[in-house]
Order: sequence, then C-alpha cells, then structure tokens
Amino acid sequence: MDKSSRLKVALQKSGRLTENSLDLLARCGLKYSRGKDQLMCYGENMPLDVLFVRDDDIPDLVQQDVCDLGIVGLNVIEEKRLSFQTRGVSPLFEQVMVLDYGKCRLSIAVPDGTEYKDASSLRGKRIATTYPNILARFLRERDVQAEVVTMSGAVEIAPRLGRADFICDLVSTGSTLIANHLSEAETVMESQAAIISTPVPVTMEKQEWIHRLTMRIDGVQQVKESKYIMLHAPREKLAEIRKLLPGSESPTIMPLDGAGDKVAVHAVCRENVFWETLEGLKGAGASAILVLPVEKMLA
Ligand SMILES: Nc1ncnc2c1ncn2[C@@H]1O[C@H](COP(=O)(O)OP(=O)(O)OP(=O)(O)O)[C@@H](O)[C@H]1O
Ligand SMILES: O=P(O)(O)OC[C@H]1O[C@H](OP(=O)(O)OP(=O)(O)O)[C@H](O)[C@@H]1O
Ligand SMILES: [Mg+2]
Repeated sequence: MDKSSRLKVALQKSGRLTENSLDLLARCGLKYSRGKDQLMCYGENMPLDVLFVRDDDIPDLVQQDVCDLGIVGLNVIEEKRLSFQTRGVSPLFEQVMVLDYGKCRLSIAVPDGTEYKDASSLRGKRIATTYPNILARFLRERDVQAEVVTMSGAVEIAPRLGRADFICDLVSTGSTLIANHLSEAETVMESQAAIISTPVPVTMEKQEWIHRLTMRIDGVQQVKESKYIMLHAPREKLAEIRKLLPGSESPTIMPLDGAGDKVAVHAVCRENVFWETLEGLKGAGASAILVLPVEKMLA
C-alpha cells in the first residue's frame, strides 16, 4: 500500500487529550509502537498513522489537508473557526463526531471577593484569555465593550500580575481557579473532545477506513459505560425488576430448570451499574446477580 493511501490522524502531543485519544484508537483495534519523543507513529495493523502536535495546530493541519483527521477540543475548534472567519477564510474542516472525554468549560473567572452580576460587570475591564475570538463574540453578543488581553498560557496568573481584571479560561474541577484565588463567574462555552476531518475529498479506500473507524469509535463509546447483567428473579417480580435495570433494552428472559417460577434475566445496561442498583434489585427479589463488563458492541 503506498504511503498516501494511509490515513493521517493528528493528536495532541502531550496534554489533557493525549492519553484518552491514544486509548480510544487502541480500543478501536489499532496496534502501534511509539518511541518517547517520536512525533509520528505507524499503525501496524491498519493503514493509519498518528502525528503528534500541539493541539492548537490540529485544525490548521486538517484544514490544509496535511492530516485527514484530528482529535481536538471543541473550544480549540470554535476558536479556530472564528479566527478563520475574522481573516475572511472559510473554515472548511468538518466536525465528524464528539467524543466522551476532555469535558470542560470555558468560563469567566474573577478574583475572590470581586462582585460579578452578569456580563455587564465586564464593561470597560481587561480580560485575559487564550481564546480571544470566542471571548470577543461573547462580549459582542452581550453588547459589552471590554479589552481582551490575549495570552498563550498561564492565564490564571494575569490578575495577580496586574495584566487583567478578569480571566476567561478552561475549568473542569475548579481546583486551578481555587489555587489562584479566583472564582468561576459565568460559563462562556461547554467543551469536549471531537474529531474533525479534512475538507478535501479523500480516496474511496480512505473513506472506507474513516467509516470503519467512526463505527468502531461509536461502539467503543457505547460500551464504556455498558454492563451485562445476569440475575435470577421470581416471574411475578419481572416488571419491577425491569424498571430498575438502568438504560436496558428488552432483556432476555429464560426459564430456570427445576426452579419453579424463577427465571433468569440477561440484559445489556447502557449506563453504569452502581451498588445502589444491585441493592435495589436484591430488595425487589432478584438473586444470583452478576455484572460483567461489555468489551465490544456493534449495533
Ligand atoms: N481540566 C480539564 N479537564 C478536561 N479537559 C480539559 C481540561 N483542560 C483542558 N481540557 C481540554 O483539553 C484540551 C487540551 O488541554 P491542555 O491543557 O493539554 O492544552 P494545551 O496546554 O493548550 O496543550 P498544547 O501544548 O498541546 O498546546 C483543551 O483544549 C480542552 O479541550
Ligand atoms: O478546573 P481544573 O480541573 O483545575 O482544570 C483547569 C485547568 O486545566 C487546564 O490546564 P492543564 O492542567 O491541562 O495544564 P496547562 O495549564 O499546562 O495547559 C486548563 O488550562 C486549566 O488551567
Ligand atoms: Mg494548546
């Protein structure tokens, strides 16, 4: 197979999305070897190579067709989209699907003790951010004039350095804000990882692999939380027990040999199964309850 027919996928080299993205590709069946500091690795069993880059560069690499696919946060995708628009370039990369990791939000945060009512509190103030285009749109939509101070990182320190009054940065648990004596005031945008694809038509062969990969990713995401539950139950308790099975479709009900009116219930639950659920099932009359992980699923 010649090199140009191999899919090129851009991933973050080292950061919040790296481990989850590599894990996702591995769960999709990709075998690869990656040396420390290696910027590219070859898929050994799929025509797919991974390039490791700064996350901010991923939309450009995909837009310019250097890579066929990229995995990056919606926050970076949106910032790039708006920056392309500002420069009069149409953003042509396409969002293929969102992924279930990298969940965070872009928020306005204020130094502890500072009053914040709504966006009007930002009027005439300086706001430090790595996302100037998203912030500018947020301010424009609320008719607020403020100064956007663009920084490439360590935004949380800007108020202490006297460079800004407020910040607009990514938050997940909020511990970085707390450590920097800041409080979250308002969400500007919710984010999570997503896959984008090149705007340039790809060969049939590549298209076929993109399709297979997205189907597998779909399957991987579905099984992550899914569990296979097996239990025994008195037939008259079936309706109550079915109600307690989290996110399950039609369960399989089988008679139990020599066990009177007891049946075996097998069901795929598409939500996590907690101890509380098992206790509820037992309370409703279920016994011999087994919960197994689901490894692969193809709808
Ligand atoms: N605390 C968080 N929890 C979950 N996801 C996050 C968190 N912080 C950031 N992210 C998501 O992960 C992406 C990468 O975050 P990271 O902090 O590793 O980026 P970075 O410092 O810009 O890295 P790079 O060196 O690649 O430019 C963010 O753009 C966002 O989508
Ligand atoms: O609300 P929290 O759970 O504290 O997460 C938020 C922090 O996470 C990200 O940075 P990261 O830790 O990835 O490192 P970076 O600043 O070097 O990019 C983000 O830029 C925030 O600083
Ligand atoms: Mg970055």
